[in-house]
Amino acid sequence: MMAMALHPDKQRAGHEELDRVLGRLRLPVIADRSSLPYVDALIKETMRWHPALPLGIARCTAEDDSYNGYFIPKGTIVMPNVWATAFAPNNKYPPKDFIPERYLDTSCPELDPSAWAFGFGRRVCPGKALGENSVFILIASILASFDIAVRPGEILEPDFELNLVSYPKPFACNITPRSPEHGEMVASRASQCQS
Ligand code: HEM
Repeated sequence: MMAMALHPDKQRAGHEELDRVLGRLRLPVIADRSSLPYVDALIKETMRWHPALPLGIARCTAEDDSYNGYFIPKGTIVMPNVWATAFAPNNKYPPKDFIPERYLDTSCPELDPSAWAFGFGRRVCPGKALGENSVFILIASILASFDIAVRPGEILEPDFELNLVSYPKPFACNITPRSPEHGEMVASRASQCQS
């Protein structure tokens, strides 16, 4: 929501792709994901631009180990620096900027956040597939149905909680159906969920 309010041009590109692929009045399903490369890039960029778990989950080595020439004794607390991975220097696309196009540019390959946003090794998130599909359906459905905008006359400054899990502090924005028909589509889907 925050990224879309701050970047109306990226939101517009997402709207255009959704309208072209789905038609103007259909909500997306999981199977649409491979036909929506720009929306997919938007989701990846959202995960990269502000990682939800910037220092992953701390783990402790069960045995002595070594990595890249470093000795790591048994009992060492290891914290994956996900933030540093997300903000790795990039000559073409500044890491701090919200630029979904970085994931569509084959001349400058960017690591897919699904390689690092869900943890690592044997304790990698077991809900990864469910999480990715849920995030896709949520973001694509909201984007297909609504315009998200900074309130007129206001300035939206991104501000995040910085705990184990990092997420935006409460902020105001306008969320309006893209047309009366889009509003009816959402209301109709909501009534199906209640029955
Ligand atoms: C976008 C959504 C999600 C993200 C970004 C995410 C991220 C993570 C991360 C970073 C870890 C730590 C892995 C490690 O220590 O290396 C983790 C662990 C875990 N996640 Fe998720 N997760 C998501 C969704 C889910 C869902 C939907 C479920 C369950 C249905 C789930 C269940 C778990 C469990 C049980 C663990 C602990 C695994 C263990 O310690 O062995 N997660 N997740």
